Amino acid sequence: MADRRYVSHPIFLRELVVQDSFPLTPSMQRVVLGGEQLGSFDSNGHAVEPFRTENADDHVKLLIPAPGEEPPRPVQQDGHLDWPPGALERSRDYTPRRFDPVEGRLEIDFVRHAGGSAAEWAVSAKPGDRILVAGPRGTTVPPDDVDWYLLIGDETALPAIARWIEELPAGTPVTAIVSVPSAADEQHIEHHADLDLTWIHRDRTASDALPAAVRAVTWRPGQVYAWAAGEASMLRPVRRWLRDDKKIDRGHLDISGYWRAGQSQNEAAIARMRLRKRVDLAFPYAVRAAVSLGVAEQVADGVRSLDLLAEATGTQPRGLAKLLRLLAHEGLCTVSAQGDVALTADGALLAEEFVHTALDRASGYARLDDGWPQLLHALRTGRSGYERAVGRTFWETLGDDAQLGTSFDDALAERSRGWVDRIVEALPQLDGLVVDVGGGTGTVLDRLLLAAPKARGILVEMPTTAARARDRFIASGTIDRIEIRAQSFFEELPAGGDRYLLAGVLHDWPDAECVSILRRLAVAAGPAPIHLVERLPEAADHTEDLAFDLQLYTVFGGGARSRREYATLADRAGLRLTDAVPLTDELHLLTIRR
Ligand SMILES: C[S@@+](CC[C@H](N)C(=O)[O-])C[C@H]1O[C@@H](n2cnc3c(N)ncnc32)[C@H](O)[C@@H]1O
Repeated sequence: MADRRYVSHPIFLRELVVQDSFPLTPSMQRVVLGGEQLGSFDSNGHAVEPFRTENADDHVKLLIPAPGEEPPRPVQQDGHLDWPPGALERSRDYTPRRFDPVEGRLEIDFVRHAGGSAAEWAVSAKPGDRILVAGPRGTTVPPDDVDWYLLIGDETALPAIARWIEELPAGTPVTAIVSVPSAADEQHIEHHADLDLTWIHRDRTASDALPAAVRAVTWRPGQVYAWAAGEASMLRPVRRWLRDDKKIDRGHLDISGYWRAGQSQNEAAIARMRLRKRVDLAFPYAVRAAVSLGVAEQVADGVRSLDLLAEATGTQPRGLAKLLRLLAHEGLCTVSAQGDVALTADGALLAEEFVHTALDRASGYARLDDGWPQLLHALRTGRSGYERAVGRTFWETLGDDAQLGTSFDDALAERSRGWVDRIVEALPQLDGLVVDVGGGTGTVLDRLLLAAPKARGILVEMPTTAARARDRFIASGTIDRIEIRAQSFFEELPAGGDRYLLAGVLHDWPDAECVSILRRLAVAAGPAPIHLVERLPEAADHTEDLAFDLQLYTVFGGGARSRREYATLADRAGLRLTDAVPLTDELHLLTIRR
């Protein structure tokens, strides 16, 4: 075995009893725990095994009681715990410093720093106080080809380092570097190892003394196992040195940031949890699946039991049950003990039209999400991540599937309806010929022509969308003044227009394609103005704006561009950006000319 490995254990919850609490050094408080639950017992109908801890960097979770208030209590299940809301936030990880199963004695050392809820609890703990302890849920077993150990850390890592040194077989070569606040915080460690221990006293050394000491270590012969823990930013140069300079492979290197300067343990724990929750993909995918399957509609129609719901949605009951448990946990539905499903008010949203447009696999608009798995490709190349992920362009996807195409065109027409009147106001006394390039199903051109009875229009669009536009023009009576060119805007464009319009087109393309479209326009338009309708990035952009912008970049290599970026694109096409005026809160009308 030439790699460290993690071995999981069933996780058990015990209520332990404080036997003693005393300061070990100025920076460390030792709490001694005992009680019957260090042994085996029964909990919620499950057999709890005796406490065990096998390796020095094991940890347990302590549920820290606040004064006068017990933390929410996890419920023992078969080998795992159900954590009620708020319980994880109250838990802190600690190393079992020493465990004596015969004496029934578990020692835990707490760094005594001000403001830490665990430290405050430890310092004021009295014999007879009780605390809930979960785990260890597993243990990291070092590889068995190790010739010597290099252990590095600050006082938060000291319990593990001291335990390690104490427990290693006689004569094992160990080099340890421990940073503590001052000389008084050094600890006596009983051991039989071949130990080279350096203490760093932070009150008397430079802030980079620990990484400097690590770089100065006399390298011992043979295979090293390096373990480091403590403040995260202090460990960064240590990690770089051990990994990149000393070339220690992953299997022999274990580095964990236990805490972060400027952030309390509590804040750090909450920040970690928040990040984990934000990046987790399960819930976003689960909601999309539920919307695509029409789960909310079925439940609203009275299909309540799991089996009937599985039948109605064409799914496997076992999988559907898992999906519903997660949705229930996140507050979108409830599942009764009998397995009957009901929607919450939030869950009822899943049946609404706008949710289907955004999330249903049957909606073209929702397919924009298929670009995300190749965000990295888009970032590295500036090209479409969607094309890389799906194997064809987004527009090809829509062109090949009438349902996706129609739903996308409809969603877009809906969006354009929000600003189409602004463009009529921005381009008054319109007559002559308007050429709308990439004009979708004609929402904008139709509205312009209805407002300007003498104007005529040409719509340039891909064939399937162009056909849908024709229906609109027929219905509104503008068809006689409109010519539809079912063609790509990468081909020669109709010349002789009095104005050219590209609404929300350039944000769908990388720079090179934008320039190529603009060059064709320059030829066709001659002296006529070319109007772009686009969103410029703003300092006040909301999360949704920023997320959608990144999505457009991922899917198309496009996205919002600044006024300056549009000026550069125009320049590259031999044109000039002459004007940029706000059209709505979100959109600008930019004018480009020869
Ligand atoms: C974001 S939509 C904008 C539609 C319309 N201008 C609006 O604002 O509602 C972009 C349009 O470009 C069209 N499109 C994509 N590739 C095209 C191409 N090569 N030639 C012509 N149109 C294209 C799409 O079909 C789509 O309707």
